[in-house]
Amino acid sequence: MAPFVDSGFVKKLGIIITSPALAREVLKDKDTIFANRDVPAAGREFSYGGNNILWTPYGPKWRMLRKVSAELRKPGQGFAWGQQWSPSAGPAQGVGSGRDKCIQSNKSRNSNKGLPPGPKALPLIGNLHSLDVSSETHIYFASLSQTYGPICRLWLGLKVGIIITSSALAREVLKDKDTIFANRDVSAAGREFSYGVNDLIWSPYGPKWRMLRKVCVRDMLSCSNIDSVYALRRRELRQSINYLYSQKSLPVNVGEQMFLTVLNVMTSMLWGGTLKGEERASLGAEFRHVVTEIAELISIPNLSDFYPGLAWFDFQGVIKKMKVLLKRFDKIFESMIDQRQILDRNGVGQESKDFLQVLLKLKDEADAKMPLTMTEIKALLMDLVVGGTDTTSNAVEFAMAEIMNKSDVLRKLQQELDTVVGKDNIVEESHIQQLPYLYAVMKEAMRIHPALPLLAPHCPSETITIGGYTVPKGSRVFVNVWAIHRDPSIWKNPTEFRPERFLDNKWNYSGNDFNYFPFGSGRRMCAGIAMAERMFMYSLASLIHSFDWKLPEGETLDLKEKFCIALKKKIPLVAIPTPRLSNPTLYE
Ligand code: HEM
Repeated sequence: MAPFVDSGFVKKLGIIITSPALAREVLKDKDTIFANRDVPAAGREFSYGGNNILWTPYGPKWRMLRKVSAELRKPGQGFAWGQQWSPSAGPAQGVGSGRDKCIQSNKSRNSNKGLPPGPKALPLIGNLHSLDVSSETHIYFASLSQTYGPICRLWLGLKVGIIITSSALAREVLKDKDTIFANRDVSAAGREFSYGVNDLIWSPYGPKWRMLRKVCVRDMLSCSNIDSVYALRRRELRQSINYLYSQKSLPVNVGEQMFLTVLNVMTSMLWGGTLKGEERASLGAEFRHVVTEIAELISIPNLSDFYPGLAWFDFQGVIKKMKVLLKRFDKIFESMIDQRQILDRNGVGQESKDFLQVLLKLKDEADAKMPLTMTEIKALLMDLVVGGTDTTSNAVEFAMAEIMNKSDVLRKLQQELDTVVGKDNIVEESHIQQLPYLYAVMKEAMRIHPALPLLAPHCPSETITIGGYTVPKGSRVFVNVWAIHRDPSIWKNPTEFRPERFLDNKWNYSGNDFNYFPFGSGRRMCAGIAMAERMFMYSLASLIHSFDWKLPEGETLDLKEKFCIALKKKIPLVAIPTPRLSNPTLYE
């Protein structure tokens, strides 16, 4: 047979190679030219439109997919094809040459042995395809637990994801085996956010985390420190009430206003800075936008996290976008630190300490074994400004929406406030202790809409058994507190907003009760609880006491949630405030 045959198709030229010399020319010498596929219609269909390795044209996407496959073949990666996919369904071993050499699979390595049950995993991507960004992850995870039980697994590319959805197993993870699970699975976005894992939220459990936690909880956010800056909270909240009064009878974005208030409180506590007037509206809105984008980048499934060998490529551009956003904050932090250092050098502002001053002092005094560095100070500022604002303001927005949806709850709250505070007075933080119904409303709002529905991702430092199943070292553990808070075996009418269920003080969020733990539990529990509850109660009390609230004409209330690391309202709450106090001076 002639080595080179033109098969003479009418529309497409077919070339058949039948000699070792020409095979070498095609597959080696001119490999880059011949590394494309002629994709048949069936192949296009088979490959979800040319999206698998076999049919993707030679180029960046193919290179990415190829790298993914190479990762899968690394010893110890243990990707579970599971029962759903047998190695024999893939290309035959050892066949082929050049760039499209066959991918080997190893049955013994690729097994689900001992892992919790979970849905079908596809080759290469595992279950990543099911994390559809259009569905809400916490709700999807809850539906998985109904099929597979209180502990189930997902394959996130090469990473095992473990979902915990019962209070008994949450206790096992967050209490009984807390030291093992007190680590974080640090995402690429989290690494960027935390100045290279130099903050509190993302630091692994160990001496540095302990030092940062102490600085945060004891030196900055202790009850006495927070009480000592009440005047700042009051000033900012009164400014917000005054602004809402100026908008009376006009629709206002409640979440945005709460965000501005919490941001101002936080920044004035941190470095005395506060936004005013036009700057308050424009810069505040921009800040909210930046914080929201950062939270979204941390929340989206990122290929770099699930195929570590690919992290460098940053295919989704998460790190690139994150860098741009973080630069904005970094500039502010640097400028605040510079200004504070100049003031300190000149001996100005010694009498009223802000938290930045506390941090800089700690840095100067820190013991040599575990010094507090400037990078760690900036990373802590990032935790507080970004982590503390969105969570608190979203929580208040949800509470407002639920209250507006239940006129009897609004009425009872206003009655309580009118009795304790009076209509000729303004709410002070000291009133909060005497408002049990308000306290119940806050708890119920955080039950139905916990700010971090899956907590922050935990990660075991060693392979361990939970609920009779293997949880491998390094897996990403999601504790679905949202689903536990709606478990009908624990809560009567779980989807109903009914603050009365909290009136007998049966439930608290100290982290000891695994039926109700909106702030988490154990070592990695929220570091800002004291601050969060004061801000939440004080803001909500002031909003409800100062105004009646109604929706703009023709609008209906929507309580749907949008998944993000901090849960938010899918549709922002826009409502009209009508002043209800006796005297306009009470709004100054
Ligand atoms: C309604 C408001 C808030 C809620 C519901 C909330 C809830 C949580 C939750 C569930 C966690 C993760 C626990 C875990 O992974 O097991 C967390 C962590 C954290 N929170 Fe909050 N939080 C709120 C407000 C705040 C505020 C105002 C601050 C600071 C001023 C703050 C600072 C932190 C920090 C630093 C961590 C990380 C702690 C660590 O990893 O050691 N939070 N929070």
